[in-house]
Amino acid sequence: MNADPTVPYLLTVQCPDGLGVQAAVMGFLAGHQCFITESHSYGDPQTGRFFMRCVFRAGHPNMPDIETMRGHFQTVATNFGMEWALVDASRPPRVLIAVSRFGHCMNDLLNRWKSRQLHIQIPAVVSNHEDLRDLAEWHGIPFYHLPVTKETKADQERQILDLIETNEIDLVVLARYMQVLSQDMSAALSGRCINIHHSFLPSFKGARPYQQAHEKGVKLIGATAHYVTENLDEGPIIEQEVMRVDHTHTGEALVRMGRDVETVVLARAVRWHCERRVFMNNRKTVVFK
Ligand SMILES: Nc1nc2c(c(=O)[nH]1)N[C@@H](CN(C=O)c1ccc(C(=O)N[C@@H](CCC(=O)O)C(=O)O)cc1)CN2
Repeated sequence: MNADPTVPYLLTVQCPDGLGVQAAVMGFLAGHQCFITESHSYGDPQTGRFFMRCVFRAGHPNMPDIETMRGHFQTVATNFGMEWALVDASRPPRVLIAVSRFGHCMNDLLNRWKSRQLHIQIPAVVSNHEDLRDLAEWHGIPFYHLPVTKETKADQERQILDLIETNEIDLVVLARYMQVLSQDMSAALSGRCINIHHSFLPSFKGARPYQQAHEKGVKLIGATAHYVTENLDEGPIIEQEVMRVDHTHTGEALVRMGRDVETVVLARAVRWHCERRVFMNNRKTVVFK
């Protein structure tokens, strides 16, 4: 065998916490000639769940290929009731971006992808408006205009799901996509759909958080990236950031200032998800930064 030592692999595990889990994983990797370059683990005393992420490469030319490793690890996984994944980390995850009229978050993701700051592929952009076609096509990304009304929502969501399947999408990013996904759509995308909400959740849910914030007279505004669930703005939070504001700032100023926070928060959440650093832990997340 001639394993390539430059290829990074990722093993992620979650399971009921208990004695010997970490040793079993580390023992497996050592026993298969894996050279660990990064490792994080956490046991949540509240949920009783254990989470682990290991980055490794071939520590010897005889390290088995990934399919063989997966076959062998299944035994360990079964013993501990693990949910797990063992992947070639050099393969860029395939991301579909959904957007409505505001392009700042999409523009930032496209720029980071184009300048190789984000190790992803973007096979498609979908939108319920035409406004951002030029921006997507300027980056060479296919743009799908899928308008939607209450009456056509089921058909439109079917079209989006067909695009996800056809393009073998790993992650859907709602980059200011201003339509509430149905229960069925949210369920179909569970754990693989990230939304950027333009407030510091749980404050100011809904479509107009900046107006709510201005009316309240807050001194901090923020943004929240979270996994999408059927319950609007309630999904497990991945990342948040805040910015100081004061009485001199108009509602329009909050919208303008908030854009910078939204772009940074969403980019971090997409990077961490695509690097398999984020684990769902009931209604919360564990993030190994
Ligand atoms: N199932 C979910 N779908 C979506 C979520 C979510 O958390 N769960 N987040 C939204 C994004 N969002 C806030 O971050 C948001 C978007 C839209 C609305 C809303 O009330 N939309 C109106 C239509 C508004 C319009 O056409 O401009 C509606 O859908 O009736 C609230 C919050 C994305 N989807």
